[in-house]
Amino acid sequence: MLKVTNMHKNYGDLKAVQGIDFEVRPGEILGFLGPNGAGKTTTIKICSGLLLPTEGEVTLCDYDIVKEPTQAKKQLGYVPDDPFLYEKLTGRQFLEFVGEIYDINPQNRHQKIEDMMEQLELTDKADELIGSYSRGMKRKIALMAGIIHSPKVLLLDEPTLGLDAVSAKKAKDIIKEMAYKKNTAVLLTTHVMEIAEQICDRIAVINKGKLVAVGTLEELQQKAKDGTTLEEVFVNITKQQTSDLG
Ligand SMILES: Nc1ncnc2c1ncn2[C@@H]1O[C@H](COP(=O)(O)OP(=O)(O)OP(=O)(O)O)[C@@H](O)[C@H]1O
Repeated sequence: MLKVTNMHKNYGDLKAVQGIDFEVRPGEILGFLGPNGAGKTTTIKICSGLLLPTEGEVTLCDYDIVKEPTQAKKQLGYVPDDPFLYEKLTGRQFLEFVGEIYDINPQNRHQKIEDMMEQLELTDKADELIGSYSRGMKRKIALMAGIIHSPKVLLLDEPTLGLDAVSAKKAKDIIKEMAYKKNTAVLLTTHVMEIAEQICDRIAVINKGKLVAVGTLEELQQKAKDGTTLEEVFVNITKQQTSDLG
């Protein structure tokens, strides 16, 4: 599971994340919602070990991401919003390479790649260079690379960005499978309210670097007092906090 305690991140004078605490339990999908610049990507990058926090602690299955990065990263799958992929490799070669890094035995690796390619409808393009892929196809490869080793903690930054409706549905199914069949703790950021409503067990709302609400959709509806759709709840909660801050 993923545990974040009193996380702060400053970029120079800018306090991008200001003391946030949350947990994602095994088998749970937590959606991270917030306006542009709220601190979502910063938080997810700190959880992945790509950025150091200014203060606070992140543990993945009880391994501290700063003090025990090797152990912590073994538990982790991370799909950034701007994934780095080797464009001179084919999709299949890239996934074989990632699978080898995670020490997955060749038989299982080949099968897993076949299955994922089939599920995300990329089998026809598996042996073409990643450099020739569309943006959506690249994102599918990044998602496959993030889950190939069945991580215990999965971090997804805008997982359906650039995917067509059918592919987005398949990506959501894969994310649900990871949580509900493999017991993975999933943290995802999204701007798409439907995704939060459809697949997240709990939702955390972040605004100006602070967590302003965490709970199920029903709990957030009560907190917002007004509004029934998640979009209305989100607007009300962030508006309330903005006026509280002055
Ligand atoms: N490398 C950086 N250097 C300086 N400031 C940064 C850096 N990265 C992010 N920021 C600032 O930190 C704040 C939080 O940014 P972050 O990318 O975490 O927000 P976000 O919630 O992911 O936004 P979006 O929804 O627009 O992707 C913003 O004000 C942003 O300008």
